[in-house]
Amino acid sequence: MSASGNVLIKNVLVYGEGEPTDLLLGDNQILEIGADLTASADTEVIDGSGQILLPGFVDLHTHLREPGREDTETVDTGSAAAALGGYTAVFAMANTDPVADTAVITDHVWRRGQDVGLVDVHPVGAVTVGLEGKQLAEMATMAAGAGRVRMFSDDGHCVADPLVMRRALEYSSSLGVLIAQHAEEPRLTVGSVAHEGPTAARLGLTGWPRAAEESIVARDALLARDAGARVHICHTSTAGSVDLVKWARGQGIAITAEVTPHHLLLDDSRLETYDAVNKVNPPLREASDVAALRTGLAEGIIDCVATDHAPHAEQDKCCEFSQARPGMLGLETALSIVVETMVRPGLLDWRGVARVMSERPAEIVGLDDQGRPIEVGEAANLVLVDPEVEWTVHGPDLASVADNTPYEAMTLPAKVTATVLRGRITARDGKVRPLGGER
Ligand SMILES: NC(=O)N[C@@H](CC(=O)O)C(=O)O
Ligand SMILES: [Zn+2]
Ligand SMILES: [Zn+2]
Repeated sequence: MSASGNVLIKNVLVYGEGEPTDLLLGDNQILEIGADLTASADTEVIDGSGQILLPGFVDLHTHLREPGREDTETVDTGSAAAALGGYTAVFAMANTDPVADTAVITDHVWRRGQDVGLVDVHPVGAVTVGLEGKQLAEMATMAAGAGRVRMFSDDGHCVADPLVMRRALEYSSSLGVLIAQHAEEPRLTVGSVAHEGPTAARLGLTGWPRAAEESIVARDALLARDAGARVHICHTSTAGSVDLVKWARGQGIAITAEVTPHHLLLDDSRLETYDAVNKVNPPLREASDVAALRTGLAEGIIDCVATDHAPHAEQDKCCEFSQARPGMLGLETALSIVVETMVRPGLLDWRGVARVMSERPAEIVGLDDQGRPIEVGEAANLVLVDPEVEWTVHGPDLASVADNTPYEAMTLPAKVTATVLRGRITARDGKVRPLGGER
């Protein structure tokens, strides 16, 4: 059989299952799936032998730093990192400068993403004006704008005042949008820089107790219950939070949760060197938390993986631990960390990777063309993965402006070899193809 299409992927294992097959992709859609498909002259052919095809990844938690800190990341460079990491949609957090608390900013971020054309950059709107936790932002105008904001978060800050959070949940539920909470009771983390436990005590670092996260997870579950609203927990980091999410779901509360790749791999033993590349919010916890997060993700208690990709300038990282900014890069390494922590130990198969990195996040925010089954007629948002290749991380080689990867010099499994957004190749063999031409 032959038909004209833009891209033909040959001999690929769809979801890593069954027999290798071919896929022909047209503008937007998957046109054909079957054996021995042939291409017309202008079709780009990708040899998918030994590779796995998954729906394009969706990141509910990215910091792109535009506007305001373009010295660390821009929509341009962050989109490149996303495409190279296998993402076809990312949600850019609102803690920019100025804060994304009006439609002027959220629409701008959306349009910038579309102009670059590497990944759909969905703006996250702030819950409160200036992320100050006092006055609700105009969520309705942001939701109605070109950026069609569907997720709101004060991430970087907790919506700590319970009355403000209650009103935000009520408002969000009437608008049909999602509130994502950075769960950190600020009164319990004054001056905190590291997980409260034996390591921080020995190193003389001020502790960030698990209860600061867990008390907000429990509180917000109850507030969501009473408001009849949905609530999403950002960067879940403790075993206790996993238990609380499980409990709340059992009560019929509409709560969802994400975990970051770094909380699936790293623990606070990394802090021994006082290298602030390991400083992140919430902090790296203990090995027992890491184990509980992995099990929680495998069992579906934690819905998805979100990167919390947080670029920072060298001067904000290469300084005294207590002074350094929290956060780490994550977009280009996420798949490899998920393979290392979940696939290799047998906790997830490739179907499971599709679920936690694409299908569930798309469902949580209600994207109807992402995280879809790989079938004829569906949007061609896809990622091709080589599961056998290993690669060594080197910060300056990553597409981000900033270099703050905690995985420097680590050799990791699996690599994205191609990413396809609506039938167009956005990344292939480590190079991106933005709309304005290759750079
Ligand atoms: N995760 C972090 O440590 N930092 C994030 C903010 C956040 O996600 O809370 C940042 O914006 O740098
Ligand atoms: Zn946060
Ligand atoms: Zn964040």
